[in-house]
Amino acid sequence: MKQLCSGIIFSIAAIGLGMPTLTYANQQPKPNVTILATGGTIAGSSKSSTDTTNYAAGSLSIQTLFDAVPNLKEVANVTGKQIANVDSNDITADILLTLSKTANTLLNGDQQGVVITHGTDTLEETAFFLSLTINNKKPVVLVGAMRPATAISADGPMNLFEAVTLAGSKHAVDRGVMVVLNDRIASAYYVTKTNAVVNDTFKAIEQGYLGLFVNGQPKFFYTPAKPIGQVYFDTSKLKSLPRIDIIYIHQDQDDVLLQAALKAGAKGIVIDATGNGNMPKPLEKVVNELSNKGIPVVITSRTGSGYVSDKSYGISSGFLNAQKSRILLQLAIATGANHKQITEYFDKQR
Ligand SMILES: NC(=O)C[C@H](N)C(=O)O
Repeated sequence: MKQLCSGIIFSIAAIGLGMPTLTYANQQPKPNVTILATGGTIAGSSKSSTDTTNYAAGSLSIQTLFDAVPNLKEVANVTGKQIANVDSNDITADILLTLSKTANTLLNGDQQGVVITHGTDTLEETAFFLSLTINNKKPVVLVGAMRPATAISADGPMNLFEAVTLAGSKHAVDRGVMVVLNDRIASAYYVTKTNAVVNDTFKAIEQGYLGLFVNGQPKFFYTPAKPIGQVYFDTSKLKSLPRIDIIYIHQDQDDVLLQAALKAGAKGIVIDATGNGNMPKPLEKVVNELSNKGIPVVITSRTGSGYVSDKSYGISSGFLNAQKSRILLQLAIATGANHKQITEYFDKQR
């Protein structure tokens, strides 16, 4: 279908998951950028323009996001694909695999960059997953918003404009998968959501930002540098990801939840431990028993930052938090790694 809208020509066609594709045709030589839309608050709407917590995430279409930012056509030839339209808490392994495969195909073709619109709650998990599964120097940029599109001073339109600009920028090449929110450019590998409500929520406390936006232009602080321990997994033949559960440690804890997770089919466990990877003594013993049976148990820190060093139990995660360790463990198991190889993947993070 072709139609005219605000002087821009676009077409709508069906794609993979039965969602629409939309293309803004443009006369001038501009970078080709595809936006893969998945929902989130950036596509959220509320009855009240001041309500920033009680709203429906993933309720506006990619078309509505485009219409809110007519300037997009000035910086790129933008194509949009609606991959999903959900709150990011409902992002599934299927959606992750679809995003990875679609982005790889687009970047191996004529697209200079890919933008993924996403809810912020689990954005870092998708961003980390893509940073482990896209082996291409072209930019991949994840973007979201903290205020729904219907709010006064919604942050989504500017965030989207900056994400598309970044994905089409030659300065963004070979910087890994990136996250853009609130004018800041962060590495997907390190960044995490640190605040439940404010706009300035994505931070990498130790590693810092890669750069920021000034007057719509990306300014980078560093020449491209690879994260330590960067590994790649080929998702092209993957159809599913194994169940991995995260267990949160507290005082006086036994192994009931851990055993329940295994009974439910978990192929590995992430233990979000205290301090730099500590837990009650009886649990240490259980972790060692599981390791002897070949079940990987990765130890992270519930403090939210810092480092988990070598322990006499489990596999230490180094700098990776629990949710990112879960993704790495899923990919390692899905691609057939044994206990020794899994340990090596995590050793590389340290
Ligand atoms: N700011 C947001 O996008 C939060 C929303 N619950 C989501 O992750 O989809």
